[in-house]
Parts: sequence; C-alpha cells; structure tokens
Amino acid sequence: MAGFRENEKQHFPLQSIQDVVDLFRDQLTGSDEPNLPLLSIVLGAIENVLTVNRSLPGEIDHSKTLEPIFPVIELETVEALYEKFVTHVKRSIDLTKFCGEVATRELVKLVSDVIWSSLMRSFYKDKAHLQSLYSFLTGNKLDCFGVAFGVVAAFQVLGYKDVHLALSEDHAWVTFGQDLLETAEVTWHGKGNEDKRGQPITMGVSEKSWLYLNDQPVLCTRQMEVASIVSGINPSISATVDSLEMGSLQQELLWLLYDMDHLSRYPMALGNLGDLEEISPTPERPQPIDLFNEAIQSALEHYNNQHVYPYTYLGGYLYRKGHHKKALQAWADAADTVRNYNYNREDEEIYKEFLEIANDLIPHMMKIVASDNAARIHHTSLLYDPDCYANFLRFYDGICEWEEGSPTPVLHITWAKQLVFSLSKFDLSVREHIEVKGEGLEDDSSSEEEEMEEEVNGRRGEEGEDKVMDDTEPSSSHRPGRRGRRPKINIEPEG
Ligand SMILES: CC1(C)CN=C(N2CCN(c3ncnc4sc(C(F)(F)C(F)(F)F)cc34)CC2)S1
Repeated sequence: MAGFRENEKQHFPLQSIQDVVDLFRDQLTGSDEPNLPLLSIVLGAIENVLTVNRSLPGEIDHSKTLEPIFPVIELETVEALYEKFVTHVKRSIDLTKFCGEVATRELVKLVSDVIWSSLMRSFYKDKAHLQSLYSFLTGNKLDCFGVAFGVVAAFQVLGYKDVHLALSEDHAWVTFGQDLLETAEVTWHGKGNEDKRGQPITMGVSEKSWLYLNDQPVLCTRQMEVASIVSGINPSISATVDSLEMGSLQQELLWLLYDMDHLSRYPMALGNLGDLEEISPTPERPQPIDLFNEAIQSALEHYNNQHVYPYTYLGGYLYRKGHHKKALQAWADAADTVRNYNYNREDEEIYKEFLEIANDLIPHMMKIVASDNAARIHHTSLLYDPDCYANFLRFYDGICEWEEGSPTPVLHITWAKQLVFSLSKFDLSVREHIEVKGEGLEDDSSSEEEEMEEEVNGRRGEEGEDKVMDDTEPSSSHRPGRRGRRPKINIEPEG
C-alpha cells in the first residue's frame, strides 16, 4: 500500500508550529495536489493533544512553567491512520463499476454512505473537535462539515480530481462532473431536518435561500479545501479557555494560505484571520479592518454580494472597538444583503445573528451613547447624526424585506420592543435631515394603496383592534408579507 511520498515523510516528527507550517507549505507548493487526508489527520492529532486531552490528571501545569507544550507528532501515528482511511475507502468502493474519469451521482451517494455508515450510531453532533479525519478514524465521529470534507478526501484517495467541496455560510456539499456543474448533498444540516444526501441542490431549493447563498457558494479548489480545514481548526479547550498554541498554528497557516492567494475567494477564512489578528496582532501584517474589508470585496467581486457574514464580521469588530457609527453602517449593509432572501426554517443561524445585533448589540450601544453626556451636549453622538439614523432605518428595513414573502416569520414582539427602545434614543432633529423616497411602481400604485388598506383592515379584523402580536411565538396569524411589488425606499441623509 503506497504510504506517504518521501517529501511528506521528511517533515516528521512534527515538533513545532514551524514544522507544521513547513509541511503545509510543501504540500501547497508544486504540481501535486495537497494530500487532504494527511493534512486533516495532522491537524486533528495536534488539536486533540492541545484541546481535547489537555488536562490529564497529574499533568504538569504548563501555564505556570510557560513552557510550550507542542506535541510530537510521529510519522507512524499519522501513517497508520492514513492507511486506515485509504484501506477503508478502497475496500468499500468497487470502482470496477465506475469506469468514467469523473464521478457520477451514484458514486457520490455511495462514498457519502461509506463515510456516513462508519459514524457512531449516536453522538452529540454539535460538539467541538469533530471536524477532522482524526476524529473520524479514532472516534467514528464527525460534524456536518467533517462528513462533507471526508467525502471529498475519499474521492481524492480514489483518484478523482472533479469532486470538490462547496461551502455556504452554514452548510457544505459537493460539486462534481464534467464542468463541476453537478451538485449533491452529502451530509446533514441542522437539527430535525431529514438529510437529503444524494440529491442535487436545485434552483427551486437554492433560490432566495440564505443556506445556499442564492447559488453563490464558495467552490473550493484542493488548496481551498486545505484552507477550509485550517479555518475549521477549533482552538477552544473549554467555553472560556483557548489553546494559544492551536490558535497561533491556525493563524500562521492562514497567513501561509493568504500569501499563496488561496483565501482571496474565501470570505469567511479572511474573516477568521481578522478575528485572530484582533486577538493577537502579527507585526508587519494587514490590520483586522483590512482583512474584513478584503472579505467584503471578495464577496462583492466573486459572489454577487450575496454573503452576509463579511458584514457581520466587520460590524462585530467595529462594535467591540467602540466605532459605533461604522458598526451601524456595516450592520445595515448586512441587512441590505439579507433582504434578497426569504427566511426559512433552515436559516436559523443567520436569524440568530440578526437577533443578537438588533436585540442585544444595538440596544446596548444606544444605552452607552445615551449616557455619554458630553457627546449629547455637543450633539456629536450618533443620536444626532442623520447618517446613523438612516443606517438604523436601513438595517430594520432590510430585515422587514427579508421577512416579506418568507414562509417563516422573522419578527415578533421582542423585536418590536427593542426597535422602539433604540429608535426613541435618536434626537428628534435627525428626522429633519433624512429623506425617505419611495420609487414609483410600474403598476398602478393606487391599487397598492387599496391593497395596503385591505391588508391593514384585514389584519385588524383578524387580530382585533391594534392587538399586540403575541409574545411567545411569532404570531400564528402572521401571514407572509404581501406578494405585490413594494415601493423601493431609498433612505438617504439630505444633501
Ligand atoms: C461573523 C461570524 C458570526 C463570526 N464567525 C463566523 N463563522 C465562523 C467560521 N465559519 C466558517 N469559517 C470558514 N469556513 C466555513 S465553511 C462553513 C459551513 F459551510 F457553514 C460549514 F462547512 F457547513 F460549516 C462555515 C465556515 C462560519 C461562520 S460568522
């Protein structure tokens, strides 16, 4: 059984971050493809020592001795796991029935079944450190990303060059076939959703759905698949403690991939790197703000600006730094992106993101600026700034349009309460400086008003005079937004 190539073996044993970076650089340089199973096993083995089996009883408390505890990763360990993966894949797939150069849907489903059927019957799917082939080979556990990556790694072992990882902001699947035009589900998503493994991602499903990014997913090359496992490194030892060694390994590997231009079409990896640079800045490297803006530029240039996370990475960073006005602008830009989508039950992750921004971060920010008396007296705070008011309204307008036409409601009473709380903090003067322009509609707008009249009366009829929407669940009588065209509102400060 062909084990590792000579140029792979020479790096072992791995005893430092630099050794791992050298192995990855070697793997990413030259004409050969990077060995996906090898690299995933290496990262998983290191992560296991530095985060999972960290606090063994009786172990020296290295935080006291400040002595680094980078593990020694022996070639034998990694090679044995690699052979196990290769043997398992090759034994389970009889390729004589698949003679084509490229994969077929039947083969993709078969390989997905091989990974799937090897998983432990039941385990906590959301646990940390289940993303690597090390976890798969030593514990038969994988998270949903790990299954998709495992399928792609298995196809590399089988000699296929056309099967690649496709990534949205909360789901992963594969592309395959002659021009990478075929797609297939290979893993599950979320809780309580039947897996759709083997099925293509069709326009019917992916159109206006955030989970599939309106058909603008990140389509990985082999090098970007390496970037996805580096980005997927999880340095957390516990809810409050991170492994510094694991974090700096991730940071160094992301800079290696950045320098080799393998992150330019991967906004989330650029965002991850920005977060790591905020925690511990690397001298002579771009600032976090630059990386977040590169992620936004990447989404604008390559993904028709359909990605939301680049704006929430930036907004979160600006908020943490106290740049409240710019944070509001980034969040309004995020809402401008989500307005293209219809919210459905599998989009919970982005719902939670906007829920936290609207009902936690913005109200907290309003409290801080409202208590800043100096800024109040000099009218310099955002509460007097029409730009901020315009961005605030744009943020909420984006969320309202997101809800319109959606099968699942977004807003409920908490949203309304927090909106009123935040809105009331703005000074009355800001309203004199903004212009809410409705663009004319092609169809006869008077019917639009009549329809609006009906709708409002209709609702009142249904829910009683001005009844507050019920507190617990989004109101059941809530009907998806009007299907008719809506006035395009440009909210711009005057002048
Ligand atoms: C602004 C934020 C709330 C901060 N972290 C965010 N992350 C952390 C990193 N992250 C990611 N970072 C790199 N690559 C990927 S691929 C992926 C996924 F497609 F959803 C998968 F594979 F199903 F898990 C997720 C994800 C997901 C989004 S968004």
